Amino acid sequence: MNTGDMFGHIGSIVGSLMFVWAMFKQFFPYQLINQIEKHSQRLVTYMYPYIQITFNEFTGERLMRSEAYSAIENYLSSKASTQAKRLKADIGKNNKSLVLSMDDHEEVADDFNGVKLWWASGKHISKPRSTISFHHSMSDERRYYKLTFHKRDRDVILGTYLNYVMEEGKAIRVKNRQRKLYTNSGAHWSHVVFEHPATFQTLAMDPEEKEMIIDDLITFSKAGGFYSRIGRAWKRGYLLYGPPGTGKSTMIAAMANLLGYDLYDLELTAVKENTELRKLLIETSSKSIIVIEDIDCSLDLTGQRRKKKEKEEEGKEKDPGQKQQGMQERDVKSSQVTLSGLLNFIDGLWSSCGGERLIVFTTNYVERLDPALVRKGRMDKHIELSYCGFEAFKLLAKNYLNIDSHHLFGTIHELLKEIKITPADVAEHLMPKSASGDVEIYLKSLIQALELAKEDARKSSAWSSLDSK
Ligand SMILES: Nc1ncnc2c1ncn2[C@@H]1O[C@H](COP(=O)(O)OP(=O)(O)OP(=O)(O)O)[C@@H](O)[C@H]1O
Ligand SMILES: [Mg+2]
Repeated sequence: MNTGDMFGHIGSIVGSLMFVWAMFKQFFPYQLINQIEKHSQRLVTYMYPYIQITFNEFTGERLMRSEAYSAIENYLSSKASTQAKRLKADIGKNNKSLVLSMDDHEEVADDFNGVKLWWASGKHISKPRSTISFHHSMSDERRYYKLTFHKRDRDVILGTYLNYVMEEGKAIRVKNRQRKLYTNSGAHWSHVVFEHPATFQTLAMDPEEKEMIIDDLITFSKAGGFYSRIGRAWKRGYLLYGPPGTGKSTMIAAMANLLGYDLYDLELTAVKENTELRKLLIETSSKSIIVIEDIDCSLDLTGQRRKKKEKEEEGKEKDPGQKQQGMQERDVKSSQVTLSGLLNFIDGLWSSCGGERLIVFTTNYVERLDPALVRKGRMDKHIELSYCGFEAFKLLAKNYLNIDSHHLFGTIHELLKEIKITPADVAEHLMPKSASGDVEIYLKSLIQALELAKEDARKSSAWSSLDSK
């Protein structure tokens, strides 16, 4: 038997003894248990070459569930499901899958770069502090995980292993958690469960650019160490611009799904002043995307919010976009958020609390934005979402009709070179309209729409050349 095995056996025997003790101790008075545990602990420490670390479920006055405990619970869930004999099962926070964890007084072994160690779960039952209610006395159980390893491995365990467990555990929690979509009314966030199905796989755009964006996002999400080393807040700004219906909002949902982040949809026009904006920001959590849609409509881009009167006097010069006009009228009534307030929000002192946050602006009119707002360092990446090209069409056809090719694809390819149509419009034509829908009917309806648009374009250019004569 090698030394590792021998230590392993000692560990298992001690683990089993601890288990038996844990089973029996509930039959003894708790004062006696405390005395026995105190003395046996001294004896074990003297004879036993192992180190033990206990991670309690609650820290402080039982107010806070320990983050370390939850991370370990997540980390151990996969090991527990293969090793432990008694498991606890619960519905995960995403409400979809079962999450397994080891039951009380179970033990699982782990191996880290050849170092063997053991995790045991247990609970202390202390005398109820109050006899007011049955419920209260039930809640006086204190669960913990105990990690046991040989003292020669102390450096590895304390130096690397525990960090690794924390990171892995947190990553599993992010993957399993139920994500939220927050919206603000005034200075308060309220949320619903975020369940948008969009993914980058279903987003129709240039494949190379898509890959670049995915890479950028994943690199960002893993770059916490880098950002702290170079002394920058762990945040990144994206500006998504392009005509309506080209997939800006869809891309934001896909980003949240890719990274497992929460979404904060910030309605800037509902925020009265800069202090409210700061308050909202402080309340956002890390691993989140803060979104301001139609940023050009939310803020006066000269940097000074125009007073209602001035605007009325400015007169009759109407904005081309209805969205723009409606929003401006609304925001002038209620909001005094300034451009500098927003800039502060993005990269001022406040934006460094929390970390790991993306800030995304969308606009239909990129040229209207103040350069200060979108300069690199604030909006690090500018992404144009544009009209539907042939590659994007092929992806939509695959998603909506489940086809990779068709004899009508050639005609569509040619038409898409000349006609600007948004992915949203293409998608509308490909949407199934009956259970037995024929693919050809949908493609023909798209071709018809494209030809109509071509005809319109031809007529209007003929008119404009007549006008100029
Ligand atoms: N690139 C795309 N890939 C897949 N579907 C798309 C794409 N663009 C648009 N769509 C479809 O069209 C609908 C509208 O798209 P979306 O809301 O993302 O557009 P938008 O660019 O945010 O428009 P707006 O500027 O008006 O906010 C979506 O529900 C989606 O199904
Ligand atoms: Mg949108």
